[in-house]
Amino acid sequence: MTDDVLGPGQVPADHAALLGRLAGLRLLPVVVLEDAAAAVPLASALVAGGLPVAEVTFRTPAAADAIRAMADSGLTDPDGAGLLVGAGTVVTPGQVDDAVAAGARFVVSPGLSRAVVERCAEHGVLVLPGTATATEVQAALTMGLRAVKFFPAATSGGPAAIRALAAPFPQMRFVPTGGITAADVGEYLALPAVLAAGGSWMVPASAVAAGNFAEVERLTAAAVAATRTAAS
Ligand SMILES: O=C(O)C(=O)C[C@H](O)[C@H](O)COP(=O)(O)O
Repeated sequence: MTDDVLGPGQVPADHAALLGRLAGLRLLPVVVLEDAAAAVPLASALVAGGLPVAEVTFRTPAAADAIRAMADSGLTDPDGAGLLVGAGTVVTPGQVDDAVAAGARFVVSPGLSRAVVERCAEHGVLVLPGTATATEVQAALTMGLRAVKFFPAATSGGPAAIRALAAPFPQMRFVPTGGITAADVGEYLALPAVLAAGGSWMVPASAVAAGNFAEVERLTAAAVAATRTAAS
């Protein structure tokens, strides 16, 4: 008998490849869409700004349709790799089913739920559950996970908390999200334990509601530029 959902440290090869792609992108834009009609124009702006990836949150009823539209959009990065579309704010196994059926390649949760992690394992889809404490990171490790979201990052101690958690859990990689800005994302990305940083600052609700995708593209390009500055 084991508690592990995936087997101890068994990260499937396609998950490792996906995590590698996220690590290369460095940023995970968190998207809230009220209307699935905005999905493709928004994704096009992200791609044009240099981020061919989106986490579409199940905070709105439009989420599954928006994921489907993005997954079927044919959008690619400059190397021809398809837009990487995932689902966020997934809190129930039923939402995992809906997200996967719509074409989500990864699932993000605000917290750590065994039921959600198990359903993701059944579908073979990568899951990044939210953790903010040593107990939660340890539980995620026990479930066989090697990457988690760190949420809400800013109010849970920021980069210093991740540095402290990474010491006893060197196998774990973190995707901090929640309260991160263009001004401080570099501090997170400088940590070896940080795979990528998530956030919504490059997709402000006001710009999306106004259909101002040029603004999304501008903010996305600025966010990508900030990661390059952080790396140099
Ligand atoms: O856990 C989920 O699935 C969420 O939807 C939480 C979001 O990732 C954050 O709320 C984004 O944080 P901000 O960048 O501060 O807007």
